[in-house]
Amino acid sequence: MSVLPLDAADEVATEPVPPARRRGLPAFLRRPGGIFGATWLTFVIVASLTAPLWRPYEPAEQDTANALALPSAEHWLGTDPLGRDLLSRIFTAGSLPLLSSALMLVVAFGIGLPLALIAAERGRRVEQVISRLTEVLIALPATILLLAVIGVIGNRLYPVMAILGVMISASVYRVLLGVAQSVRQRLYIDAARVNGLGSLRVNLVHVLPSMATVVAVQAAQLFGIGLLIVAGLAFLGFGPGEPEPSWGFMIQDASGYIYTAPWLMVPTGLVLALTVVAANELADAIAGKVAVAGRAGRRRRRGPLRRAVAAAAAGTAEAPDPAAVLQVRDLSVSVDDGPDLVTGVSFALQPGRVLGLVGESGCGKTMTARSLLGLLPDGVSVSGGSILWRGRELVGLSEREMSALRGREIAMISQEPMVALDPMFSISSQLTGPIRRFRGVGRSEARKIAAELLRNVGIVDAERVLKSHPHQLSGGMAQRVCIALALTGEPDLLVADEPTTALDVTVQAEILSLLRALVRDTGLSVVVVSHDLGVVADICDDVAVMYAGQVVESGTAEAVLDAPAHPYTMALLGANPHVPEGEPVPERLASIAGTVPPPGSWPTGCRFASRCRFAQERCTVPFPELPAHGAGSVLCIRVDELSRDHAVWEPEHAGDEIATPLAPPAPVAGVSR
Ligand SMILES: Nc1ncnc2c1ncn2[C@@H]1O[C@H](COP(=O)(O)OP(=O)(O)OP(=O)(O)O)[C@@H](O)[C@H]1O
Repeated sequence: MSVLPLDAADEVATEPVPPARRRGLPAFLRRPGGIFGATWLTFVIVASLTAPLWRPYEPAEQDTANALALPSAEHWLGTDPLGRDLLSRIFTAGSLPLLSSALMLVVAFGIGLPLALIAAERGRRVEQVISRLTEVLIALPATILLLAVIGVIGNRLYPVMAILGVMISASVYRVLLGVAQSVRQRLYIDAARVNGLGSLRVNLVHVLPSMATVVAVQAAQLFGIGLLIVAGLAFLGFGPGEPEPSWGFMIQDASGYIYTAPWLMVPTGLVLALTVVAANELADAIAGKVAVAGRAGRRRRRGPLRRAVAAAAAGTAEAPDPAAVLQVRDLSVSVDDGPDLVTGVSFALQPGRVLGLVGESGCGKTMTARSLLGLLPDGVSVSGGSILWRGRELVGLSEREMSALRGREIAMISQEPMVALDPMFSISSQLTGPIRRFRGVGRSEARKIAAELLRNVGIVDAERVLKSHPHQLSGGMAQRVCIALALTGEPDLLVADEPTTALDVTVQAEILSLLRALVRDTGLSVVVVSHDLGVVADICDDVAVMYAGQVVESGTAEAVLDAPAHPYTMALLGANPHVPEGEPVPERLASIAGTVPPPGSWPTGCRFASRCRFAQERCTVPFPELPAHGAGSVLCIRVDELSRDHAVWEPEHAGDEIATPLAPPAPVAGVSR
């Protein structure tokens, strides 16, 4: 396998390590609110739980001669109407609200978090059932229910707070469901599934850590609310009975002396207020950390840069072939209970060849590619047709059977390498995990293989990269790591979804050469999704051009790009701003008026007719299956005429309607868009 040198643009990024990754204190503990929140909460928790060990007086010990005293050396925070020491009573009372609020959190997250993970993973139907159940909980009047529970079980705050936890779990579920769903859409979750991780481990290793911050923010806020509820209940008389101290009762007691001994309200009120504020400050500091990390992430992302080379390479026929390693026949992908996203897609891939799926955005390339891996989004599924992988039908396989294939036989690289790698883990751990799983080797052997794989994808300082985290890599380097990751299971088919779109132009060329070298040296077969004809011309042997969920033209890259037969392919090539080296630069580029019709509003007949300069009335009615055109297939009823007349999709001229070698097209009637 060849080793490609690194370009300067592809070095390990030298940008400063984001605060979240610096060694030492977590980022939220470097914010004033975070420092205050964490310090006060730690103090009040430790002081309350250890109060029996250090309190100067017993909480019930009375000194009536010293009632309602102000702070003094004897009683640091003063005394209550019975001369009891406020300091001892406040911190003795602290353990009940703190522990019962903690219990409420454990119950709320113990129920809400697993439910959110299950709903996010299992798809729409399960999610709808769970969501409806939680809506019932949310609809219950919590205060009335709590008072009813107290009426039944008495002033037992721990069970009462546990029941409150059950009710709050519904709100916890709703917040965490959104987070879990968005985390599950990240590419590194797909990558983990492709790398053979089971559902539990995907959740534990990748989804949960990514939700940790939101969980922490929510927990800190709910903790403050829990404290207020416990204090409120005690204020109303639903707390521990006298002489046991409680914050709520002490505040209620103090309110009777607000004019005669106002100080009595201050210590308890202040401790309660500071504890609630501290919990909220801590939540804000953690949330602030998330916002900063999000902004940093957006800054690091690179905008898509286009590059085009020109046509063409040698190739073979695309038509279904028993020798094909992958045969897709009449594939349809649909939204469950909704429109088709892809219909009647057929193509074949020979071993050791590269097939490009090309077309404008929204044509169904990604849905087609993802169906090869069984990685369609929730609510979208294969609704018809066949995907034969080495003679084995993939359509209809269970998730378990597909996950046994993913990574080992079919792997994937995606367009956003930075998003495809889990930011929480080093490159070493992201590579050695799948290597150990796929190849059954030990830790040190896996590390050697990981370094070897990195070298194979052109990374010369493999040891340094292994120790890095994703944010320390440049885009090109991250994409090389993703390719190495895809190779951990020694797959035979690589599905590459826009592998160079997020990279800058020099790095795009390097990644394309790397893919070409891998195909040449390993015999890997590749399906590349791209809207960039340059990429397709650069590395593909075969091409399938997609429009509005269909393959409109397929064949060898040479045939399709050099002599396009479908008007849409002609238009794509005419609109391509790049010309092959040595060829004249056109004065004007062609354009394609309008946009791709969305799924659900595809016209009858030819789906491209409403945008096609060559469309006629007969293009807008359903037409029979078309015979093969040359070595490939072309979904155009006029293909023979256009080919005979050497039709070209030419640039418009100012003032002209449309310049074509054919007569102006007949009006396209009845085409709904
Ligand atoms: N989860 C989804 N639910 C419903 N429709 C979807 C979903 N994902 C994609 N689609 C729709 O399916 C169609 C095909 O999408 P797809 O992503 O395959 O297009 P594409 O050709 O790969 O475009 P792009 O290059 O922008 O990714 C689009 O109209 C898109 O809006």
